[in-house]
Amino acid sequence: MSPEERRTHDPKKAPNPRMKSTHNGEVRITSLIVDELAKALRKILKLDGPADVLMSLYFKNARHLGPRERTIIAEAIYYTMRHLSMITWRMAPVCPAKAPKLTGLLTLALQYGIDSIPDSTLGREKEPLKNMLRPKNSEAPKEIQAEVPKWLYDKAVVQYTDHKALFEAMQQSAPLDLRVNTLKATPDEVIEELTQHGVQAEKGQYSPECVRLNIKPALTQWPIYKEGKVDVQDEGSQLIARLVQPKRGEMVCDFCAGAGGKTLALGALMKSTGRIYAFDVNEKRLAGLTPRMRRAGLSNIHPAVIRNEHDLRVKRLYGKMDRVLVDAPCSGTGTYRRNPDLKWRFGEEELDRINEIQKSVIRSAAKMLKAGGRLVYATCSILQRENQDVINDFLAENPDFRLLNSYEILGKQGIEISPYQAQRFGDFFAMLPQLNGTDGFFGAVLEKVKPESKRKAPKAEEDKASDVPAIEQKEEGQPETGAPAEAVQADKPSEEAKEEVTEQAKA
Ligand SMILES: C[S@@+](CC[C@H](N)C(=O)[O-])C[C@H]1O[C@@H](n2cnc3c(N)ncnc32)[C@H](O)[C@@H]1O
Repeated sequence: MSPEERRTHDPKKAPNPRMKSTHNGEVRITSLIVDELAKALRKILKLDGPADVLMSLYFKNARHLGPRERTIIAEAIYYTMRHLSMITWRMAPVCPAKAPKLTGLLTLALQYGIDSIPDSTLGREKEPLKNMLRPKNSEAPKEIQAEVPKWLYDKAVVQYTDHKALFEAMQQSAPLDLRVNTLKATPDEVIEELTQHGVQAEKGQYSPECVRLNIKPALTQWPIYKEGKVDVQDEGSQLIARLVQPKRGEMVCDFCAGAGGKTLALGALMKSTGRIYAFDVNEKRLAGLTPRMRRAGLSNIHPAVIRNEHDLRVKRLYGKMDRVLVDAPCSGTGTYRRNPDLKWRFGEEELDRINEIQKSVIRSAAKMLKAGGRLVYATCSILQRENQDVINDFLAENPDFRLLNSYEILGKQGIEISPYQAQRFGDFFAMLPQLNGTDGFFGAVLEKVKPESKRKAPKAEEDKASDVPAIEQKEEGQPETGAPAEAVQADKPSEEAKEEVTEQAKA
């Protein structure tokens, strides 16, 4: 760990598991590390709760561990989750959940080599472990190499010609993306402040508000965070707010606001004017929004818990909104870089259930729009079924809506995405880890056609009048840019725990 990283990392807390490995292969694995890793895996491999929550709980009760041990254990846990298919294949017929110590040893041997583990620690496991390490990864079936469940593998292979690159990108850890709150700071000021603390940061490639870090400092302890100058949000997620493109003084509804990642971005784009209704069915999750909006200095957000998409609060607002964002509950398949355990915790049966919710939520949310208003449907799923299929069904049922070109909308704000994506995904917005280095996000921008303008060419008038600042003040006459994609978002497994996982992913 460099002096800079040490300065930004709080060793009393659970180590940030996504930080870059700093061991350069020179790791000495002690029996304490192996035993403690086994203890943590015994709980986490049950897959009955989000790995990061279970890991934090474990570290809270492991005060005897020093920062070095904590970091090695945290990295090993994340490695296990990212490579659980391959680990299971190597251990067969032994099941990892039933043999956490062996799983821990195999993980550490895969990470650092078997020679980093002393014989005294390996004990009787040495020979079985050597046998497990013998096969090459390339000998494993393709879906094992892909490190996704079989149901997802089958769907992704059909949907993506570049599925190999997609699977590889989904196995990597993600960088830390910050969204700069432009009411309080500029990206340049944030980068300067981070640099002064020895943290390397650079501007994002697409979002004008994005600053990207390749290490994960304990940011929440920093003034820059406490003062509301930044919040944590994947660059792809930041662009969803740009698709909504709210203007000052408008009436906006963030229908599935969760803890408000996108609500805050919308509030800042509106310069804290107008009114944003932040709805969600999950009271606990929505409660997270209030401190965040205070920190951000936003006074235009009104959080409200709803019972479901047919709640009276929703019905009262029918026909009143200029913009509605449906950041739908989804499978979270676009966020596996950040939540690798989610892939083993979300099953195909959940997809059916969530898909019904997605269709019902968009139907109800659409009724809140004024004529001429804009509906953005978004997910962090890579699956067509949760994305394009939902929109195509909706458009078939609702001829008074038309699909706008996402890339043109972004282009008019100075946000250029490769024309290749427009060719590939048409009007749909898609960000993918293998193409864009972001999580997988999907977006569709729909306009509720004014009665007299039905069937006219889809020229988005409000784009011209928008108050949303374009990159470097570019507003009109932007170069033609990108186009949509195939990515998707996910959410709402039945139990709270599954929801938590997806929520973290999307935020
Ligand atoms: C993907 S998350 C939202 C993430 C959030 N927009 C953000 O950017 O941080 C989806 C949210 O939809 C909520 N949800 C699920 N069913 C819903 C419904 N019927 N109506 C409104 N919200 C719902 C979930 O509780 C969850 O918070």
